[in-house]
Amino acid sequence: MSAPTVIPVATAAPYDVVVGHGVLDRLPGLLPAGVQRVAIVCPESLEDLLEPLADLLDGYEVVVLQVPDGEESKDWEVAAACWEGLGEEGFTRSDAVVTLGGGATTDLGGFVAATWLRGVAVVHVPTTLLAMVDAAVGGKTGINTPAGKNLVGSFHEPAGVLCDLALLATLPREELVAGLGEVIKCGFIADPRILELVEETEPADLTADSPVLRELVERSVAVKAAVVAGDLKEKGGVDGHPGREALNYGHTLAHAIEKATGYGIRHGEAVAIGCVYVAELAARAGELSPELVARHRAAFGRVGLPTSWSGASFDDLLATMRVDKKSRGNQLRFVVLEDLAKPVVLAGPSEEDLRAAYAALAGS
Ligand SMILES: NC(=O)c1ccc[n+]([C@@H]2O[C@H](COP(=O)([O-])OP(=O)(O)OC[C@H]3O[C@@H](n4cnc5c(N)ncnc54)[C@H](O)[C@@H]3O)[C@@H](O)[C@H]2O)c1
Ligand SMILES: O=C(O)C(=O)C[C@@H](O)[C@H](O)[C@H](O)COP(=O)(O)O
Ligand SMILES: [Zn+2]
Repeated sequence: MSAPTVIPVATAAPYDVVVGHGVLDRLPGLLPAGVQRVAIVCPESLEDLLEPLADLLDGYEVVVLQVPDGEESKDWEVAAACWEGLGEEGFTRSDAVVTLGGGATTDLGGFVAATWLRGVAVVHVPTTLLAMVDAAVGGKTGINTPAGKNLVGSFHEPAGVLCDLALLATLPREELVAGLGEVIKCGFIADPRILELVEETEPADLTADSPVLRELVERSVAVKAAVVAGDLKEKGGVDGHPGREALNYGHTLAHAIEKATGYGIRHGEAVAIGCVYVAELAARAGELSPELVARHRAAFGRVGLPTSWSGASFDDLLATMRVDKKSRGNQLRFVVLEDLAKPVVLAGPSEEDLRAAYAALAGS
């Protein structure tokens, strides 16, 4: 296997994202100097991955904080149970959290690390494609509330991220496909080569050991690293670029769909639907060409992601979208494309355009 790729994230507190096969033994090297105790946040369902990881932490006192699987873990009561566990172990500021799991686990574990003692170090070991290319990188952490997705959280950057592609060997196909939703999103907002790779490759060939999958991971992480290095806290970009909000492409509707379904849809699937929706919106409220709208449907559809949806009333979805973090007062704001890899913010689109785009989404 080839050597690991190291992608630096050049924020004020820089760190590395290490991508490769069989790279788990790099974990101790990513922990800050002086750490004595490590709390591994991990769902019970990934127990088989836990033992080999804990074995690598010889010389540290290791505590395991077991959490529920998936979205169920992004809950304040689960965070409170983790705080309780850290308290019982007397965790100090020289100790660290390691997350082992998908994006739900890195979001929750990152939030626990961000809030315990107002912030202790965290290293993410993502085990899904989605978490490798997106959730583990960039420092957004959070939990859900009854009002919606990720409404409580903070920016807390990791000390390092370890993407061992070998871990994807056990990932169910639907989960890998869901991760491709965020990969393809990166293609549309910033790196069209990603789209070409997806369009050129037989989807079934995108497996854990595929060199193309590795290139897709590296390119997506590079997109995210560049965006967050320029605008970590989503204050806005320069020259009309939305800054970090660009990474939220497709997410305004996606999060509303997730809430409407009681999180019965995978995040990456909802993102695919949300991206088709904003493409339809940009075709009406902006100038996105019909060809680019069609390319959205083709790219997401090619890998098996949904490109149409009509599972809730638009009024319900609209109410949820109003509390999206990009909203300002009563004004909804969406990230749309004015062209390939040219994201812009569309502020206050008309309700007529919003509804027409939803009708187009249902009809496709
Ligand atoms: N913070 C961010 O910037 C950011 C970015 C994107 C997504 N997210 C969040 O990430 C979450 C989605 O992450 P996800 O798609 O990884 O879902 P997930 O964490 O729910 O994991 C999906 C499923 O895969 C299983 N799984 C994980 N790794 C496995 C492995 N190696 N083998 C077998 N099964 C495995 C899990 O147990 C789970 O059942 C959402 O909550 C989303 O909001 C956050
Ligand atoms: O990192 C970001 O910024 C993103 O928007 C990446 C998204 O893929 C991710 O789902 C994120 O959690 C959404 O953030 P939110 O601020 O809308 O909760
Ligand atoms: Zn996302």
